[in-house]
Amino acid sequence: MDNTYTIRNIVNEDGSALVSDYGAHVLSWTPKGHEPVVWQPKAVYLSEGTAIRGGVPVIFPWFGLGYENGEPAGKNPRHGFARTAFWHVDRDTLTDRHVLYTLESDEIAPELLAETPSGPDSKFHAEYDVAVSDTLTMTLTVENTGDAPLTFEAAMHTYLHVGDVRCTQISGLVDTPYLDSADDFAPKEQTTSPLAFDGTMVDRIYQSEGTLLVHDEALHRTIMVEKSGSPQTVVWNPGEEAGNKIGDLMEGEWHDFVCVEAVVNRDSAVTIEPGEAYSISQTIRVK
Ligand SMILES: O=P(O)(O)OC[C@H]1O[C@@H](O)[C@H](O)[C@@H](O)[C@@H]1O
Repeated sequence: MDNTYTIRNIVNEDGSALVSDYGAHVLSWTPKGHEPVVWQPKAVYLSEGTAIRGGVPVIFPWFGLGYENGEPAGKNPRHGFARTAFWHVDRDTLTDRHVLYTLESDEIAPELLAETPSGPDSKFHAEYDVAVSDTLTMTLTVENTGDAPLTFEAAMHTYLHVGDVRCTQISGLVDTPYLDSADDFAPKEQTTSPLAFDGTMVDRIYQSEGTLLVHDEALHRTIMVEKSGSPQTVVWNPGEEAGNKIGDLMEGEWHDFVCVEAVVNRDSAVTIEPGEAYSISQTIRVK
């Protein structure tokens, strides 16, 4: 394992991004002529074994604490090992618009690999493709390189920059069922109103494959979030009380972002047969 922290600066006439090889983590993305859209905190801490805050953490092969027998499984590290792994860059793909990362199961410590939902013999080849222009497209593809079925959860845990989350609304979720992670995963349904934020925690797993619009009154813009291969969308903002306790955020930074995450988790975890591959993709743009 290479423990050098390389940050790649991808810049072209349509936009720019910073991407970290540690975690294959998009740290920020700014389409030309706009404020940053993928949010970066005031301080970014790089430390082996610790997930980077902000940007787009890659969640794989389990989400949160994992999920087994109908309940959270207490796995560690939270959100899987991909975001604390050193990914490899395919140098042939590295341009001013694009980078492709790879990660193999045989690079993962056995005790971590053993926590994969399909168990210690899980084998995979993962690719993470990041395309930067006036849109940002991120695609995670996982291939089963073993000889037994591979089961995993995954997400692109995208932190979107907003002027103030309390003046932000998300549309595209009307009548959508969700699990309220902030209320012991109670099943609920979105009303006819757009989702709004009042400074208390919002942490929901929506059963939603659709395109969402994030209306940001403070920055006078709308961010469109499209995706494929993901039957669920997590929306998360920690709110004031929990947000101000997050050690790698400054006081008040909780209201500068909202996470809109393309997810496969819990009962929608993916199972692929030997030789098969599965892709999840998310595209972001300013409308
Ligand atoms: O602090 P972490 O591990 O990056 O997780 C942040 C949040 O990530 C979200 O995806 C989860 O739904 C939340 O429950 C969690 O708090």
